[in-house]
Amino acid sequence: MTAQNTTDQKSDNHHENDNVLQSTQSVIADALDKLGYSSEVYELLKEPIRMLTVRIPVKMDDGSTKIFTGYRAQHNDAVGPTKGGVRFHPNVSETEVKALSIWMSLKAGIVDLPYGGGKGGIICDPRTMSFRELERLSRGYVRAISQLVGPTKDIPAPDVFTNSQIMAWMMDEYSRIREFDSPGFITGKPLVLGGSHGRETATAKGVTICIREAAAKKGFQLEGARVVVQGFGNAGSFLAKFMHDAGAKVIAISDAYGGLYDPEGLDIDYLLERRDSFGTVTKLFKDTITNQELLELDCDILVPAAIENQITEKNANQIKATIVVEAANGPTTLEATRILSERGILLVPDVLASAGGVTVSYFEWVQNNQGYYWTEEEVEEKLEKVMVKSFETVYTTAMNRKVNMRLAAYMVGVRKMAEASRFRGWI
Ligand SMILES: NC(=O)C1=CN([C@@H]2O[C@H](COP(=O)(O)OP(=O)(O)OC[C@H]3O[C@@H](n4cnc5c(N)ncnc54)[C@H](O)[C@@H]3O)[C@@H](O)[C@H]2O)C=CC1
Ligand SMILES: O=C(O)CCC(=O)C(=O)O
Repeated sequence: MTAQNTTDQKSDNHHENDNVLQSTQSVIADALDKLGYSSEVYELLKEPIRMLTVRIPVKMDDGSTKIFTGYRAQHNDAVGPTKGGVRFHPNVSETEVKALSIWMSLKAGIVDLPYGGGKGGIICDPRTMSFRELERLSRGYVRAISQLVGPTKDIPAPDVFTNSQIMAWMMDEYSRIREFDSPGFITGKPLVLGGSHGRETATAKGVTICIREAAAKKGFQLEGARVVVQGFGNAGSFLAKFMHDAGAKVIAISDAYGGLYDPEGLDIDYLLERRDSFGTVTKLFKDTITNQELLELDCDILVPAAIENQITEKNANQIKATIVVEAANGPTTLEATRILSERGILLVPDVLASAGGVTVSYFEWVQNNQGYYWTEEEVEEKLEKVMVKSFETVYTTAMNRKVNMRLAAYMVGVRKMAEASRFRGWI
């Protein structure tokens, strides 16, 4: 890639990331306004209260040293410690991490967890790094942020291109620094290190429950419904599997390299078996479609489960789904949200639909703190209750206040941190 191309791509990414932060801020302003809060509350909540940028030197396998840039944002800790994943991706930026931390606060408010929102990220492409380089990067990140995080301060978790192995290295590094075993420092760990049953599939389970509830509101069954899923990683691949198991027909899936489409339904079990740890599977096939073509396919349920800014004003009029359920964070721009709403498409927003992950992360942290572990059935039963109740609260708010589901979810999500900040005397 030429220097000019790199610069163009970076400025495009920055532009889009600026958009996600500004859009989030504008919906927060609307939500606070609808709830009757003053502009001081908006001033407090529009940005994270803490933002750390770190430079992480990593010895590469060829003997060279590479310096990576990482971030950790803590949005608001009035309710409790901050919580949220860590993303390893070439497009990570400060503004993206800020927006992601705000979304985590909203999720915690919607599913009523005793947390505020946090988020982290490192600018890197783990798909091009070796196992040991990734270990050194993960440990270096924890050393760099260790003063700011901890089981009662800020609890990381997995996100795009991070997984339970990376959580295990991070937990081990933190435990070494503190000189005692600290499983409650991070969630999404392997089961043998204090991970929770059901965390790996939690995000997809939560999305599945939202799809089921949204389909019921729209008056159709999952059985036989045509589903399109963008992204085949942790969120997208398990979601495809759960949809398939519920009798729906998953007609298309995709990853960063393209999509697979079969109007008769894809063999999801086969694709799950063949995907790699970064959610890549389409490279094994010749006959692929683009991600843009995939989003515009004729279907009943569309689930963006990859990255931000996928449904925009450019393609929102071409979306054919009856319901769009956001497993990814920030896949739909504000303008596209407005277009989909006007077209009568029911959009279940990210801060509600993808909150199953942080819910089971909370269960994991509770189990770590009490040293007593639950069965998979117990976790699933608790998650089901939380997601059904949260969906109903947001849906009812949307109906009663005559607003779309995104604004309704922000109204539900922002209230707890605004109230906690007020009781603490911050505003
Ligand atoms: N893992 C979790 O527990 C949670 C994840 N999320 C969100 O879900 C989304 C996916 O996360 P995970 O499944 O965990 O990540 P992952 O790393 O397991 O999978 C990411 C998937 O997205 C694809 N992808 C990456 N860049 C793409 C692009 N430019 N176009 C199309 N596809 C692309 C990858 O190929 C892969 O299939 C993210 O927005 C994440 O923030 C939300 C809540 C919880
Ligand atoms: O499991 C967690 O704590 C956070 C998950 C996350 O990063 C997200 O919901 O975007």
